[in-house]
Amino acid sequence: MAGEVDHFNSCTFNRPAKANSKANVSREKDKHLFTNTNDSGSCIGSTVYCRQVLECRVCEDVFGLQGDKVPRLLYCGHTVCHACLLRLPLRENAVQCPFDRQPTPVGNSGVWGLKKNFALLELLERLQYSHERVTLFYTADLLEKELPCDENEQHTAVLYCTVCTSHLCEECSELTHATRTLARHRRVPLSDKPREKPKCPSHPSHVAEFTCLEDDCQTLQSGPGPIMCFICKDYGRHKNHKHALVETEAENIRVTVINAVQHMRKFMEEMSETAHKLEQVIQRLEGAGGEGGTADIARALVQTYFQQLLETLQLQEAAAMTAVDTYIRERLCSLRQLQEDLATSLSQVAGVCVQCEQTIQQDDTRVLAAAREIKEALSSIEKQQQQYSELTPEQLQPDPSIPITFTKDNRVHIGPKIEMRVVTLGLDGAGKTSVLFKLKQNEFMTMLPTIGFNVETVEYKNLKFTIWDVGGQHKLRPLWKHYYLNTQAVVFVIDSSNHDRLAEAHSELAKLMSEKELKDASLLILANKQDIPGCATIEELTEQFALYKLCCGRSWHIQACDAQSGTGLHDGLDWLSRQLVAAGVYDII
Ligand SMILES: Nc1nc2c(ncn2[C@@H]2O[C@H](COP(=O)(O)OP(=O)(O)OP(=O)(O)O)[C@@H](O)[C@H]2O)c(=O)[nH]1
Ligand SMILES: [Mg+2]
Repeated sequence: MAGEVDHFNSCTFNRPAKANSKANVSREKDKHLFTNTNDSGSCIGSTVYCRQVLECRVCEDVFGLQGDKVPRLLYCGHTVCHACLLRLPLRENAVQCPFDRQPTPVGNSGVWGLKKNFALLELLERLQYSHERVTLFYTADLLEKELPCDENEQHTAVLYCTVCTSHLCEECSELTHATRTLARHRRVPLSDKPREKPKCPSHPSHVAEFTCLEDDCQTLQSGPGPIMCFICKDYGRHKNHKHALVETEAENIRVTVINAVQHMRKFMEEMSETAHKLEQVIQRLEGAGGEGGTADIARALVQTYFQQLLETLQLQEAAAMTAVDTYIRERLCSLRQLQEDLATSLSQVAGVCVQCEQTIQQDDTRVLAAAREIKEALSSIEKQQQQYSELTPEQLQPDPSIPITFTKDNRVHIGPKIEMRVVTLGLDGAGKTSVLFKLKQNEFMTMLPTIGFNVETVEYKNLKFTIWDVGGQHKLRPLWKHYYLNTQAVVFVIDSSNHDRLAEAHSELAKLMSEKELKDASLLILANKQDIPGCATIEELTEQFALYKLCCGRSWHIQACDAQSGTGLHDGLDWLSRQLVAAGVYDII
């Protein structure tokens, strides 16, 4: 222990004094050689900075915790840095102390084998640790506000001396580093001040060089946390844990954060741009500077549309009312006529009855004389009876109800049967005529190709279809357009079994869809000949004909059918009737 005390006494402490006196001391000496006094506490407590350094007395360089400047102990008790020991000449396998020439034997490993001065190393570590705590305090403070110069509190620090670890203004920096040795000190702008290395929470005298990558240690909220020194890493609580260098890990996080910030900036720009656009759109919607916005335009459009709709509806209402009035007038007229006829007949028959009864009361001569007259009267009654028997059931038992149906185009239909004009089109041989005759007569016959057209009325439920069946041969197709006028529905027949001609059928249907006269007509596609094996299904036809696209905006339906058995044909007519009659107005019986 005596040796250690000697050793301490033999060492010099390079320690700047309090800030206010530091400049003076610096000016007096190149090196501040003090014995270790007990004023280090006051250095920490005040804003004055106190750096204590232990130096090798041979080279006057500060001892280091490792490497060339590590302090090594000689047998005589003196301490010399590793680098200086290497320069000492070896005599009989021993080095001589540069201070008292006492020999210290070295083994095969040379000066590397000499013991380090651990007491000195520990002291060095403690001093550094306490200094770093002060520096950290300043660093945190620095972020918040301007830092005063360590030499003169009235000045603002702008530089940092990496050797003295002091904060200085330009003026004090020059003054305190005026000598040749001090002038070599590296001074950097405060913003470039090196970052402090964190200390190990378990071994505060060691730098926490590593961080633990184990999940359990990473998420640890309390306790020492994931950072550690080499002791924790190799022997302590993080032994065998995955780890990384704190510096590298922190740099990675910095890069991630920088990227995130850049990303956020871009995101903010995008959001601001969108917000700006929103503002512009709002202005255009609401209108600005006396000009109406799109909202007003939309309102005006709605108003105009419904105005026109109302006018159209009024016209349609008037037309429907005229149709009803005409029907009622004609009905009343015919009922009254019938009423009159009946009254006339009734009075005639009554007159003849009276005449007959009177005649049979008279004597024989008068009866014989009236016979001819009576015969004529009876024959006229017979004629009237004949006419009466010819009256229809509706005339004999008239129904006061007026059956009204509204079509989807707001026309009124009065009477038990609704009429619909339909045209069937499609390629030659598709089965149009076969479909028509199956519907009309429930017969399937081998048909000749249609040259020109067939027209038939088909009654189904309360509907009366007038069906125009037009020849589908190529040369006849230009004539189709003559059948479009007033057509309420197009029935397009496809031979589903003839795959080779589906493309041709598609092309003809596409042409029909572009016809202006058919734009309001409903479209029923009959996928005919479904009885033939291998025929295309309605799903395949829907896809191949791209029907959703082709028939967009109109009422259309594809129905699988075969004219031979009639399957699917009535389903098609049901769909057609639903297209004609306004929903919910009249139930189809
Ligand atoms: N197996 C089968 N054959 C059918 C079917 N429908 C029609 N055919 C037959 O297909 C052929 C052509 O039928 P049509 O009714 O004349 O064809 P179309 O469309 O009127 O032909 P064009 O008058 O030339 O335009 C006839 O031999 C029919 O018997 C069906 O559903 N199944
Ligand atoms: Mg035909």
